[in-house]
Amino acid sequence: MTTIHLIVGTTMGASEYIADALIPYIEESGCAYQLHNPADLATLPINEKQIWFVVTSTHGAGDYPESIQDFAHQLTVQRPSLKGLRYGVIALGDSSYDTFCEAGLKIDALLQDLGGVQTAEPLKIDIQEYPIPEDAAESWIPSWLEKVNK
Ligand SMILES: Cc1cc2nc3c(=O)[nH]c(=O)nc-3n(C[C@H](O)[C@H](O)[C@H](O)COP(=O)(O)O)c2cc1C
Repeated sequence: MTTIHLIVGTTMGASEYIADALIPYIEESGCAYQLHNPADLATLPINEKQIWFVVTSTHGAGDYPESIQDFAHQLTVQRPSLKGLRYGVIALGDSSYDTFCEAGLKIDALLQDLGGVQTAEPLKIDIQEYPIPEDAAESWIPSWLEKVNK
């Protein structure tokens, strides 16, 4: 069975709500899930039965939010080979910033650079457009799950 590892990057909790909202969809699709908040590279398996799914906001000026900073640092320093590992990204942000969704885009580029297989372009959710960002995630996730479960 495929396990989807929900890796949360949040400072104020919104990305965690999004990750929580995805869980019933994952369960219904027949996949297992594990929530990592905060994520630690040492506890994340890397093989073809796993999918890493990052849900992260952006803080500072295009920076990672608190709960994912250590994980991003571990990836950057340890540079594990993610060859064959599938991953997806939901990037939460506010389009009034020049650095809209930059943390999500940064981790997408990093996972790809380490050999990860991108399952879809990152879903960018703008809180200006979606005051309840889970709504955008819940509309998107069924087609993504269908694609990765094929
Ligand atoms: C101090 C601060 C800085 C922010 N910087 C950015 C940014 O650079 N780019 C962006 O897209 N959104 C930025 N945001 C918007 C957050 O990503 C947005 O509020 C998000 O919903 C927070 O999610 P969280 O509760 O999971 O941390 C910023 C928000 C705050 C409070």
